[in-house]
Amino acid sequence: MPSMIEAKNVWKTYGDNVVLEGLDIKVEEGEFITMVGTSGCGKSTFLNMLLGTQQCSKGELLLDGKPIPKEPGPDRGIVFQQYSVFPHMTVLQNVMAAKAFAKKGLTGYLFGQAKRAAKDEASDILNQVGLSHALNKYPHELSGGMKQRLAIAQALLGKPRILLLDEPFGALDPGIRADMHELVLTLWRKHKLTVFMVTHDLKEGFYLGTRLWVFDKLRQDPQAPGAYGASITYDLPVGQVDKATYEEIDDNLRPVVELA
Ligand SMILES: Nc1ncnc2c1ncn2[C@@H]1O[C@H](COP(=O)(O)OP(=O)(O)OP(=O)(O)O)[C@@H](O)[C@H]1O
Repeated sequence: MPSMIEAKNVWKTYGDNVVLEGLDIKVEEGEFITMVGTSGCGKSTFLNMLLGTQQCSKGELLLDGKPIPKEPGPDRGIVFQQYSVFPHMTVLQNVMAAKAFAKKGLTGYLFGQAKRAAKDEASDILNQVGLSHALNKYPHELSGGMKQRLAIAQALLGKPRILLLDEPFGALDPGIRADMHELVLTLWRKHKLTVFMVTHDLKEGFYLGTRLWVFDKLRQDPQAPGAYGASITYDLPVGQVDKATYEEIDDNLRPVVELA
């Protein structure tokens, strides 16, 4: 049986800018991959390739042994750091609208039984993310953590097998982040998701993931910063990492100014 996700010598370039080079990886269903790396090294680009909004420039990115579809689908949900919702709609209406769009396209409306089913489904998902008390609130009435809970609810609507998280908790306070960590771990287990999560926080990466990837450039040309791309320089099963390796990764992630 093919791996759920397989990258075979994947490259991504934008014009002369080589962003990713030679990615070769296999990911099995149910893994929780956390991804760290310096700013601009292509982590979001890789997530977008999994989502289907970006394509490889060279190589193959496979889902169940077939090329990933060239557009987002219900099997892949995504949560970004900043999320946009309809400001004039309540929490419940926003989730129902996402359902209607997924079903009927941008002009879609749901009526009768379909509308009632969408409402039940939206309420259930909002309950799972801990927003059952906020169904009738408007986005401007939500805290940062509540907004991200809403974003997660939207991402889960299509019953995805794969959840893509692009620094979803980067803007949240530490206490709220801890609550969100527990939520994500609960949803990952409950829905048997395969998760790919970008984070700037190495500790978060080690806490949440079953496997941690470090994106970095193996070669650099100071005269031509875009000449070489990043690859996955560490692929670590979480829980089996010694202190020295952790500190080495941590040092590499910190900007040069901070180390000076
Ligand atoms: N649509 C695009 N067109 C051209 N260049 C792009 C595009 N998207 C990303 N890039 C470039 O690709 C490189 C990688 O960007 P990407 O956002 O994937 O990095 P990142 O590792 O996620 O960074 P950060 O941690 O800061 O979010 C950057 O040099 C960026 O300018």
